[in-house]
Amino acid sequence: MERKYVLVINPGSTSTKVAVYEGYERKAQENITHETSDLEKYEKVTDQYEYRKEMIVKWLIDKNFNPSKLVAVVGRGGLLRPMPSGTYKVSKQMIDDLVVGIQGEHASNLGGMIAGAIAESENIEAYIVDPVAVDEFEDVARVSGTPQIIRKSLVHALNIKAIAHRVANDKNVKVEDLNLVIAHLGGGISVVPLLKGRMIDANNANEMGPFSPERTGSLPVGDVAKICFSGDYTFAEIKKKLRGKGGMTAYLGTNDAREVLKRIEDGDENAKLIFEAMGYQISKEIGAMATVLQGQIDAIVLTGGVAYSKYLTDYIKERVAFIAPVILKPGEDEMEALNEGVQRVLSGEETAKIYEEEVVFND
Ligand SMILES: Nc1ncnc2c1ncn2[C@@H]1O[C@H](COP(=O)(O)OP(=O)(O)O)[C@@H](O)[C@H]1O
Ligand SMILES: CCCC(=O)OP(=O)(O)O
Repeated sequence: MERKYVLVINPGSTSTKVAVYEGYERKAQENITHETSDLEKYEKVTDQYEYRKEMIVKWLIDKNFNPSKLVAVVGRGGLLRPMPSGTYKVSKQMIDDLVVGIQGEHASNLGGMIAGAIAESENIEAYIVDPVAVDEFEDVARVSGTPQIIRKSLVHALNIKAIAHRVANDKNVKVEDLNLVIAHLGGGISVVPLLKGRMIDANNANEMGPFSPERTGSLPVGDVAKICFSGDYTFAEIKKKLRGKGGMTAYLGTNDAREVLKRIEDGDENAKLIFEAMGYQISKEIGAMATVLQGQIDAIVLTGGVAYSKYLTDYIKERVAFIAPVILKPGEDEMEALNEGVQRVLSGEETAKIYEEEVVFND
């Protein structure tokens, strides 16, 4: 039987996106949503491994894709050790690091784990592409302000790199010919200066930068310390306040920007204030990242689900258009980007990287 399909797996905090590609053509895609009550049963994100894997295999069979026709499986890679960009073979060491969450817990850690398991049962290769842990920081960006804390490159690398390539293609140049500031505006927000294609800084969507639909971003540190020591919250509760229940969700009770836009249309002044405050903070972060590129910027690019909102993109444009032209690339191209990374390897255009050869082990 001819092996021709690539299975693409992208686990998010509330859903798992799956797709099957034949070459560059998408044959099927689904966003399998998970009930909060189902996910809450698991203490750690990686404990959801069997549950999500079974749903993916069932989806594949329901869609009449025989797993024996798969040529490769690719998953969104997670918080691995700091690593160069590229397509990587899933390896034992990589899986060990994903299971322990070497740089933290995140749904994308499940991507490599599940891809590895499905590929192993079919005796084919599994890959990850441009994981969250891609690190192209310049050293100056790592300094936080206290020696105990190092600023980390944890970023929406997959979509940001893919969007940079799309912008370069549109302009008929290579990414290496461009300096861009790209803002990924999703459930979490990454604002990234790309110097000739390299992501030399980033806010870390889980901990710093603008608040987002469900995360607080940067907060006044003194007040955070007081809340932490108030005795009112456990560590787990504080983490939830910062990520998941923070940002727009904390103020308005929803992480759905469309719902907030509807409320604004209906005259809700508080919804307007909070949504505009998010735009205000995004604009400020873009301004900060513009200084990283010393003002030499070909374009500012707004991408991610919230970039569908003209209300928000107009608000941001008014504040940052003096820096460089603003390009809109709403939505995200992660499934496409994962498949493209694997196709480049399958066609021999690129060689898959080996995790153990690219990362530093100091433990
Ligand atoms: N057409 C739209 N207009 C405004 N906001 C949108 C639109 N479509 C999606 N969104 C918002 O985008 C956010 C999710 O972005 P997305 O990039 O899909 O998220 P994630 O980073 O979690 O994958 C949600 O707040 C959602 O309400
Ligand atoms: C830290 C960047 C990666 C990230 O936050 O991804 P999601 O928004 O998909 O959770």
